[in-house]
Amino acid sequence: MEQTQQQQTEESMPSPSTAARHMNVPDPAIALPVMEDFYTIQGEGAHSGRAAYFIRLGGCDVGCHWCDVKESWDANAHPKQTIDTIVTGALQYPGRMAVITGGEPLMHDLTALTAALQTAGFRTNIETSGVCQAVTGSWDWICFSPKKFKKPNPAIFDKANELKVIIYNASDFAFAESFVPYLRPDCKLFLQTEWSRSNEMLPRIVEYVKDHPQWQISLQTHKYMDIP
Ligand SMILES: C[S@@+](CC[C@H](N)C(=O)[O-])C[C@H]1O[C@@H](n2cnc3c(N)ncnc32)[C@H](O)[C@@H]1O
Ligand SMILES: Nc1nc2[nH]cc(C(=O)O)c2c(=O)[nH]1
Ligand code: SF4
Ligand SMILES: [Mg+2]
Repeated sequence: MEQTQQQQTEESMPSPSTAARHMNVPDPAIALPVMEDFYTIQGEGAHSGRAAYFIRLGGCDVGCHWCDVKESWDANAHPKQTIDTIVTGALQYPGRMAVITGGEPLMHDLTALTAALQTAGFRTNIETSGVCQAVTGSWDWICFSPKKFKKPNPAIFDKANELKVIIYNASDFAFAESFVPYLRPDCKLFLQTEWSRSNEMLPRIVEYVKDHPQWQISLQTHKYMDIP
């Protein structure tokens, strides 16, 4: 059958996805399950108090019984959004710090999302348990929050900028210390009370930090401020 010149040109042109694969650039059409995204104040850890755009990805199999966002666990419950849509959403606000959280965000390959965010001018921060096949993505700040319920991949140890351990009971102090020898010397060390155990554990954290000043306290300040 005869083809017009326009048809031939269109058919021989690669789709954006094919082009991205061949040129080794991130494909903006890649999609990830997004539970929610919102502009707020980073409530925890080293960047506490700073404006940030949160991107909460669905999917987690770590199973912390005290997790404050269990609705995130089932990745299939959250519609996929393209990276283009996610970045366009983030660009609606003046802040240029993006926090990728979940769920467990490293269940997904975050190479393309972080590349797109950095190209758009964002700093890329992640909240992760470190439970993953591989630490994908290009990160400006990694907050590593290990859990007793599932071992982290040691690949995260020399990449973490911040260790943030949740204190649910007294044995969690030793659990927190067990990671320190494997981390970078400049990794910041935080202890954060599990929210429902604050009355009992916060006074113990205060005493612990006074005795072990290499540690700092992290509070979930957004919960006190009643913001997302
Ligand atoms: C919901 S998790 C998502 C990111 C990743 N799955 C992780 O656990 O690091 C975000 C942060 O909230 C902390 N977190 C979750 N539930 C909490 C609770 N009940 N009290 C205090 N911190 C909590 C986690 O330890 C983690 O540092
Ligand atoms: N404001 C605010 N700060 C946060 N820091 C870590 C959070 C998370 O759920 O990953 C979080 C969150 O959910 N809200
Ligand atoms: S690893 Fe994070 S998201 Fe997963 S259950 Fe634990 S606190 Fe919740
Ligand atoms: Mg939270």
